[in-house]
Amino acid sequence: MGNSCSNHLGIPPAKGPNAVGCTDFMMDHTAQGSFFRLYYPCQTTEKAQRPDWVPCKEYFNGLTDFMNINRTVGEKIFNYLFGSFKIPASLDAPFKSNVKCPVVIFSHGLGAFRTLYSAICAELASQGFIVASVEHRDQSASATYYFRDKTESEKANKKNVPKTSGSAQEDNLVREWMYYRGLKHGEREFPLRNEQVKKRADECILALDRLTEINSGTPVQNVLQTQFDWTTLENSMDLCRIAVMGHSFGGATVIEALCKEVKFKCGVALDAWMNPLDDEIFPRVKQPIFFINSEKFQWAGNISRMKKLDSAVIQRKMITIRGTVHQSFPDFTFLTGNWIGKLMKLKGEIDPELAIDLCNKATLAFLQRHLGLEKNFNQWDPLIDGQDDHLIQGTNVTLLQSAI
Ligand SMILES: CCN(CC)CCN(C[C@]12C[C@](c3ccc(C(F)(F)F)cc3)(C1)C2)C(=O)Cn1c(SCc2ccc(F)cc2)nc(=O)c2c1C=CC2
Repeated sequence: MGNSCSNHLGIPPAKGPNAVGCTDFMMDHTAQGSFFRLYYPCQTTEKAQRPDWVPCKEYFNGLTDFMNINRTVGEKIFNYLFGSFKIPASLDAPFKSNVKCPVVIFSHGLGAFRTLYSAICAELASQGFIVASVEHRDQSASATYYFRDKTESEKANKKNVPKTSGSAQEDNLVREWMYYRGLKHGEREFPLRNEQVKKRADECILALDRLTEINSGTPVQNVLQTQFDWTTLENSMDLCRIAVMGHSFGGATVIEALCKEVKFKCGVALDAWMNPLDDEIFPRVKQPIFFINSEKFQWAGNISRMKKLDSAVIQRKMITIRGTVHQSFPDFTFLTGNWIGKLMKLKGEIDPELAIDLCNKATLAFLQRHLGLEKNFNQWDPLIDGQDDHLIQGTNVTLLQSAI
């Protein structure tokens, strides 16, 4: 590698044997429907475009709201810093796998949205997984959109405009944006976050239901105008091998989703934020869980909640990646120079690509063990027990006696 300034900024390409395709899906068109970005093994095609990392400027608007910075200033900074990044995947490329693929449903963090974890999702797809990164409509995303039916007057005054290339459905539909909802002044956090984590789990389950329909060959109406042929996914998924994964608020969503849906055979929680969860669900979670934590984000109260899930009979594992911060998991960690990244807490001390590589390999080993995959991911089993110079088994956080 050259010196740091010659390092090309960008989301690192996936390392697995498969080329990665990426497309978007929404069904139905309402805020109660399922909306996710799909990453999957694809045919290698030269001509394929790379999908935009941030698909619309409204997402930057939402990010400025989330970060409490002025919209006009913030949108320009984000566009300048991040506006041109592409995802290391081929947009709408034809699906290709000669074996049924295990499935992962991914849940984003507070203030994030479906596209921000592509280094993790694309890596899993390159290793043979079909990954649906859901976009939550619980108002925890910086921004998200859905559609509503056009009113008669809207249809009327649209009549004299030549038909756009859009799909029939989208022409009678108007796009609506839903932005991040912060806590109101004096509002207690738990009731809101607990309601949101339940909706998030339901949206992960709905995404799984949509994938199940697609896998069975049921014709699905994707509201979005994409060039992807969903019939190619018929019989592509191994629906006995399904996991749920998520970052921070998405980590809490993993626990809630495991409790609600036994089709999720195991869960991987990245730097989980346990506050939204009601402890009474913990005894009801029966599946293996892998907690992969950053060194800087965790605190005694949060870790002690995770430890309440410890079990003598169900495998519950925890590792901490040395030198990582909370933002070491989303893609932002790859997209700025070192000093801006450290200043904005987007990077820790560890090289971001090494951190995500350790996270991905430990995840793959855990998924092989608990989904019963016949791959070679067991080569990374030692990482599950923190056996690496850059890993800590369990946590670096000193637990107060009272908190245990
Ligand atoms: C002041 C705002 N205040 C809101 C409650 C706290 C904001 N905050 C710390 C931040 C996110 C930060 C961030 C992002 C992105 C840039 C950018 F410049 F790169 F865009 C910079 C700086 C600002 C680091 C967090 O919320 C941390 N966090 C997150 S961050 C998930 C995320 C969000 C947006 C992204 F673009 C990427 C990733 N997900 C969670 O589920 C939870 C927490 C905390 C508890 C539960």
